[in-house]
Amino acid sequence: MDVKSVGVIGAGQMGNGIAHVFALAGYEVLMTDISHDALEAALRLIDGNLERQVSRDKISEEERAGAMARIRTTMTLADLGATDLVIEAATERETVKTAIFEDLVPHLKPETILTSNTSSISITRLASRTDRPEKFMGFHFMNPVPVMQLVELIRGIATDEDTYRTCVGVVEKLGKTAASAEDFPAFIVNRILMPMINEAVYTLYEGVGSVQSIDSAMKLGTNHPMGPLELADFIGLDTCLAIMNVLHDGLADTKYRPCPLLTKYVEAGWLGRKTQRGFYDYRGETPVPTR
Ligand SMILES: CC(=O)CC(=O)SCCNC(=O)CCNC(=O)[C@H](O)C(C)(C)COP(=O)(O)OP(=O)(O)OC[C@H]1O[C@@H](n2cnc3c(N)ncnc32)[C@H](O)[C@@H]1OP(=O)(O)O
Ligand SMILES: NC(=O)C1=CN([C@@H]2O[C@H](COP(=O)(O)OP(=O)(O)OC[C@H]3O[C@@H](n4cnc5c(N)ncnc54)[C@H](OP(=O)(O)O)[C@@H]3O)[C@@H](O)[C@H]2O)C=CC1
Repeated sequence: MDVKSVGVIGAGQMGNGIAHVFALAGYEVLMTDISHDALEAALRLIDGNLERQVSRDKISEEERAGAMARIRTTMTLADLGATDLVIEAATERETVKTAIFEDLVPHLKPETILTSNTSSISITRLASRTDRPEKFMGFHFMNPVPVMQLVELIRGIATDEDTYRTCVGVVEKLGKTAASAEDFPAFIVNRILMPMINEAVYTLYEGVGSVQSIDSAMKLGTNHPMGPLELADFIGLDTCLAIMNVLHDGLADTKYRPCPLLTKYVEAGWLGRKTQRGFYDYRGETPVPTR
């Protein structure tokens, strides 16, 4: 199938990055969210990020303007029915995602490929709630989307070869690299990354180190670009907790139990950068550790 237009559901940090890279690669993009403010904020962010790419000579001014002109927004989910490929990037909660698919499916063209950017949830189970499990895939971008090279592609039990091949072609057109993962909880990247982040929170919880010492140790000691707590704030602590719960429930192994301190931060609404407070407080000039 020749994909020309893309629907993006959810205009949060992933949705805006996904719209950005598709528009830059020449696709027509239609983005939706339940919040009008989120859509407006996403357009402003995309514009700013494209501007930054222009200022660093990564793209030309014409490419920036062309990409912005290819992004449209709508508050009506059904409008995405006419697109060739849909990427769902709403909140990491299965009930949210299945409700979206149930509302969207009656409006889709029969040939439309339906995908989810989920970080952890079973693709097979999500697909089974749609009318097209054979045309359903996991299309998992990394954050920040315009910068990170990888897209993890996950086939559900019923995904057909055509759908997979089409998605591989789309990833290539985006200038990114695909890695295929089998459909097991949290796939490859988060199966490995999230237990490390969770362990960093346990290290903090048990008083082995402070926020600063844990992050410095991992940045300077293992050359990670961000410390694990800084990265958790960057991803979103709600998303990190949701992924740990999927690993814990799906693999039924206590080694995946989420740290109670992670749960406490999420219960406080301290979700990281997106709420301006997590393991660091971002409300001032420079981030200040909260522990
Ligand atoms: C949870 C999941 O399901 C899966 C995941 O996503 S897991 C998370 C995966 N992501 C990571 O691990 C990110 C780890 N962090 C990093 O790699 C780096 O800290 C970072 C790339 C985010 C920032 O790097 P940095 O050197 O500190 O910052 P900075 O110099 O501002 O940015 C580096 C480059 O990225 C660009 N950039 C950063 N954010 C950008 C954005 N949102 N849009 C466009 N460009 C951006 C900058 O313009 C800069 O470009 P140049 O190299 O051309 O100058
Ligand atoms: N953060 C990360 O590093 C990564 C996240 N992901 C995955 O991407 C997805 C999105 O994550 P992320 O962007 O970080 O989350 P955010 O919280 O930043 O954004 C989610 C967006 O979805 C919106 N939303 C919620 N319900 C609906 C709905 N029914 N219809 C349309 N939009 C809705 C939210 O609106 P509101 O705020 O009003 O609720 C919000 O704007 C998740 O599945 C996550 O696991 C994948 C890779 C990396």
